[in-house]
Amino acid sequence: MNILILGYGKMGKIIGEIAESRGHSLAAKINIDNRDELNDLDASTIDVAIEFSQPEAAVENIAWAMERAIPVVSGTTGWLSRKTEIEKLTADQNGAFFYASNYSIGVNIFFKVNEFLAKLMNETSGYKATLEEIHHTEKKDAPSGTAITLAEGIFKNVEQLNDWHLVGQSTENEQSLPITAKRIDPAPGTHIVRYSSEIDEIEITHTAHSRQGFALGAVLVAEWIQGRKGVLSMDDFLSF
Ligand SMILES: NC(=O)C1=CN([C@@H]2O[C@H](COP(=O)(O)OP(=O)(O)OC[C@H]3O[C@@H](n4cnc5c(N)ncnc54)[C@H](OP(=O)(O)O)[C@@H]3O)[C@@H](O)[C@H]2O)C=CC1
Ligand SMILES: O=C(O)C1=N[C@H](C(=O)O)C[C@H](O)C1
Repeated sequence: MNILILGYGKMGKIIGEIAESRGHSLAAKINIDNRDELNDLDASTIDVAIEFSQPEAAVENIAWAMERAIPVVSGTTGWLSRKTEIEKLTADQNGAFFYASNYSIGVNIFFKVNEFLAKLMNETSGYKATLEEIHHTEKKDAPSGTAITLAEGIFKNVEQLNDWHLVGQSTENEQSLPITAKRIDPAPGTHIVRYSSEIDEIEITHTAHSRQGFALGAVLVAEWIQGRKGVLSMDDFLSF
């Protein structure tokens, strides 16, 4: 495959290395300071765009590729309030758009465990649910996209909860799940779901040891999306 990398930062670089090690070529590696290179590209030679940039840039990047009939695999977090615009564009263009807040297979297993645990906790009284995420200090958004996906998995299953708030930034209420966001270098990404009672505590944790799992997942999805259409997610890609 010939891959366009949109956002050549910490993630883009590892994605490029993994893609090349799997025999793919890189059409271009686009950052904020070399976006002009997009004008020189022949879009018909590009099989897929992998987009890991920043919240303010994601929609523009995705739209650029979608308008040129290039399938898009996006991992940028913090822009999802505009996801419906991209879903509409995907439908209008009869294109392919894949989004995941986390491409690591381990985290996607963790999402399932989170939902199962939430179902059990919904049947049990006396526990208070909280979330914690820990990332490196360069991270621009809080809470992480992964923490928001975990929160949504809890809302689906715990009747009492339907919203989240960042601890320290808004007041608590019974329906709102508190999320603590910590920024500590060099943490690639740690997520903790905790249920506490006076008697005990139940805690599940996913800790990424590096960015390899996120990057490999994105390349595997880029291979998988070839020939597919529509708005796609990890539920389409994974068999569990
Ligand atoms: N879904 C997942 O599995 C994962 C998602 N992420 C998300 O991916 C995103 C990127 O993370 P990370 O690589 O760590 O961040 P970095 O800041 O290291 O990289 C982002 C890159 O995007 C570039 N960029 C900024 N604006 C534009 C633009 N308009 N067009 C093209 N490139 C642009 C930046 O360029 P410059 O440096 O010049 O500003 C930078 O090189 C974040 O939103 C993060 O939350 C991260 C890990 C896993
Ligand atoms: O910015 C990061 O680094 C990460 N971002 C994603 C998120 O916001 O969930 C995924 C991973 O946790 C790393």
